[in-house]
Amino acid sequence: MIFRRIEAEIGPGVHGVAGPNGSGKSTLMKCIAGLIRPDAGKISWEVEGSPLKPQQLYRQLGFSAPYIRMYNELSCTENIRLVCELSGRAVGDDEIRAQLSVTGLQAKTETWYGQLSSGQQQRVRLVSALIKKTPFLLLDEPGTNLDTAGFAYIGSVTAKAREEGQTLIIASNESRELDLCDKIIRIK
Ligand SMILES: Nc1ncnc2c1ncn2[C@@H]1O[C@H](COP(=O)(O)OP(=O)(O)OP(=O)(O)O)[C@@H](O)[C@H]1O
Repeated sequence: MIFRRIEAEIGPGVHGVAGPNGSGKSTLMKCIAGLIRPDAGKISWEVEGSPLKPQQLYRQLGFSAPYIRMYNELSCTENIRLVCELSGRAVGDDEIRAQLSVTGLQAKTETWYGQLSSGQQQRVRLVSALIKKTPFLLLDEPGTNLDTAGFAYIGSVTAKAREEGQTLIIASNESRELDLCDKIIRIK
């Protein structure tokens, strides 16, 4: 058993999940995203007062984490298009290129994902989670491998989430990421 006595109601705003290495931040994020089913307990989601079934969740959720894999031999645009199609949200290539440009990847939109640097790959993963404009957004260690300019993008994501009433959860043990959050859940 990794967790005991977790009880939380998380609404719109920017929330942090903090804790040392191995404390279970990523595991909790995967449980919240429905990628791991807890042995006991319940996680439920609501949009505008209506409960979501697990199969409906994927259309309402953006998820980014350093361990999410993308196809090395597809371009950035193709990878993001695929993620959008799989989650049932059609997004045009022009919009995908525009969002990649916001992160500074305007010259890399047609480059194979496998030919990008680790920080550039992290930017693509973030765009793939954000482009669907979902009410729920889970970002596991969003600042991984990002330089100052890349990290400023995370700041703009949190500001936008607050403005638009998104529910954003950031898991991290880095103060620069946790400082962006309004409330923090600490795992001991
Ligand atoms: N697939 C798995 N099977 C079994 N145990 C796992 C699995 N994934 C993680 N664990 C264990 O669960 C615990 C929590 O891991 P988790 O990755 O959630 O921690 P974390 O807080 O995100 O760590 P970090 O800060 O290093 O990213 C660790 O002890 C880890 O070894």
